[in-house]
Amino acid sequence: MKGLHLMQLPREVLLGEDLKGEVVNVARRLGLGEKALILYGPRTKGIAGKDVEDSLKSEYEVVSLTVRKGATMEEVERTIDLIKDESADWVIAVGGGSIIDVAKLASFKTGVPFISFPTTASHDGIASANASIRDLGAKTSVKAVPPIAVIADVKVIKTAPYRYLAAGVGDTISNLTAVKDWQLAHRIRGEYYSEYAASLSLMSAKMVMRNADIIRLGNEESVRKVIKALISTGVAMSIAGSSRPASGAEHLFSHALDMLLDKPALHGEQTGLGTIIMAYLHGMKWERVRETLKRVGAPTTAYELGIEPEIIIEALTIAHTIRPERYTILGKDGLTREAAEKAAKITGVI
Ligand SMILES: NC(=O)C1=CN([C@@H]2O[C@H](COP(=O)(O)OP(=O)(O)OC[C@H]3O[C@@H](n4cnc5c(N)ncnc54)[C@H](OP(=O)(O)O)[C@@H]3O)[C@@H](O)[C@H]2O)C=CC1
Ligand SMILES: O=C(CO)COP(=O)(O)O
Ligand SMILES: [Zn+2]
Repeated sequence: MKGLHLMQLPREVLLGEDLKGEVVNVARRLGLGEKALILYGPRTKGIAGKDVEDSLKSEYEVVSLTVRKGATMEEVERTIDLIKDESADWVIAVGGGSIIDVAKLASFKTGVPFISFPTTASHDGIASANASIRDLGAKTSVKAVPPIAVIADVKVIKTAPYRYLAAGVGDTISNLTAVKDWQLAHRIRGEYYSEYAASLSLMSAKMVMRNADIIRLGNEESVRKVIKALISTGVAMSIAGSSRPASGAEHLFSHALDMLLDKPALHGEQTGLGTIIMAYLHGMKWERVRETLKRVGAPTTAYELGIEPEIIIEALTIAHTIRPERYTILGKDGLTREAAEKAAKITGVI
């Protein structure tokens, strides 16, 4: 239909403590069918997955799948096969961003609803409608569906090492440069721009900046602050119909690192550091970005990220080749080696 803009959003978002047993009630309220497929990872099984599974078994038939290979098409296909073979009515993902994305894409491809039960506050895919799956080449997100419900158990999320929470700040602060890139693409390329989605995304970034001193404490209030920002960023992406409000050149840089390295750092750590450099390129107040990341203990240098300076430079020079249709401050030609080195040195990254 001409002019139609479809925004799909979760129907329930629960944020609180001791919510592992609450899944049953959510499923009942939403009228979900009697057979559930639960996805978890080798670690998140013990962190919350098994408890959620046991609790579900009181009312539902439950099949489980341990995702071992992260956000890959192989795992998505394994999940799809199981949904079909077992005639599962719905899916629940208990884990980090990778497991949530596997469930999200499999759910989209099979048309069964899924519930997002995050165990980390390190990425804004918790409530979003797009899934980042490592397939051939770069791992950029594709359209999928949002979770029918998000159940964020603060106590579970707090079990994750503090580093994950700081990464959540990095993924949120990247909204600042992502929106700048979006505005640039709107002006230069006439790309669709949603002021509403952009404002929501910027608000989330500003909230974490304002609350950096609370977040650094790593307590339950800190988790709540970051989770709210991540969920509203996910909603901003759903409103926009793409990851535009939360993914610009700083994400291209992170995707480039993922391509270059077997063991990259956390997604949010990489995007946070990328934001410092892209903010510098945009002529924004990049020092404020660095200051916030420092304050919450997120990496702001190649050394802290555990990545060789040479790889940082290389990632900066190839970032524009990833998803070339997404116009950013890197332009069509990207950064020269000299420009990349200069930007990384001036911002203190290398
Ligand atoms: N779709 C979207 O809109 C977005 C998607 N993303 C994607 O999300 C992913 C990043 O997610 P992230 O959560 O940072 O990383 P991962 O999902 O890759 O998880 C990393 C590791 O953390 C472990 N883990 C999870 N929870 C805990 C916990 N509570 N305590 C200890 N360890 C834990 C996992 O265990 P286990 O081995 O059990 O799985 C896994 O080994 C990337 O793939 C990124 O592309 C990021 C932003 C937006
Ligand atoms: O990580 C994301 C937003 O934070 C998703 O971005 P991509 O679309 O670049 O994968
Ligand atoms: Zn991200």
